Amino acid sequence: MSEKRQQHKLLERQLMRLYQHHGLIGAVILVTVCSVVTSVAITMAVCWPLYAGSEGYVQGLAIPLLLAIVVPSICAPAATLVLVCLMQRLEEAVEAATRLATTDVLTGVANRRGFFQSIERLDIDFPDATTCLVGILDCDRFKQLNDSLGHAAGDAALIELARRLQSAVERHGCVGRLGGDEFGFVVTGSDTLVRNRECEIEEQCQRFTMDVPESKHSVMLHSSIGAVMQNQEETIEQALARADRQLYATKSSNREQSVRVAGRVV
Ligand SMILES: Nc1nc2c(ncn2[C@@H]2O[C@H](COP(=O)(O)OP(=O)(O)OP(=O)(O)O)[C@@H](O)[C@H]2O)c(=O)[nH]1
Repeated sequence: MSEKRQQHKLLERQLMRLYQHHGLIGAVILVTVCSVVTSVAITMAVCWPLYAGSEGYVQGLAIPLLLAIVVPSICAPAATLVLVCLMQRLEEAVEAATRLATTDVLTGVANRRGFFQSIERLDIDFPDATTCLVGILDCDRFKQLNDSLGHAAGDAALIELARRLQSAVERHGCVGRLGGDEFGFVVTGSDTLVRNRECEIEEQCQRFTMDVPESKHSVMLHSSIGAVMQNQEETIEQALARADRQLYATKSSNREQSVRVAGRVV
């Protein structure tokens, strides 16, 4: 994100906070005034006929009227504040639930749902982008890694792959785990930026060695990537389908490659 964009976001957030703060004060005043007026009106409607015409009706009305002003003046702001706090809690809970529903638990990147939601927001999040790279990345012979070194090693490999992909894409698009050992990514921005990120993704993710946790093994992982530049006349989903076809073409040619564990083919 450019510095200017970051400044805009910061300003936007500060304005929102200011608005929320003033909105809260406004709401408290409005609710209090409305409560007092309603309460006085009801008291007058009920008490006036009781005391009207009788001697000392002014003194008779004084206490109910005082209560009609004091009670809502204390209760209305308190009730409004409690209600606002509850609404904020609810908002936070909804946010947390949304985050859970759109995040992949293992790798921490977006899950399939989160990835497609981010794709829908790309035009809003990156209004100045001119180029869009859409891709799918799939680990080669991942089942073999699971079978030979165990599921925990497979999990560690997926976490590392997701971390590398996310760090290569940075904030210039979105990354998501589509399922199993398959990840989707979109990079958007200027032509040069997208080309640079594409090289970075290949460099970081196509082939890398990692230590297997709680084992003396290090493992070399290979991934196949299908990536295409989105055409003007196609949607991102259509570009993804094209990337998927390219991935399987690449995969076939990568079949020769093997996962190597400490120099030994597994
Ligand atoms: N460790 C681990 N394995 C997973 C997870 N999700 C899916 N898998 C495994 O990933 C493997 C994917 O297998 P395949 O789709 O055949 O992929 P592959 O072995 O890489 O085969 P190619 O893509 O053809 O090279 C399966 O064995 C799944 O059990 C997970 O969260 N953790």
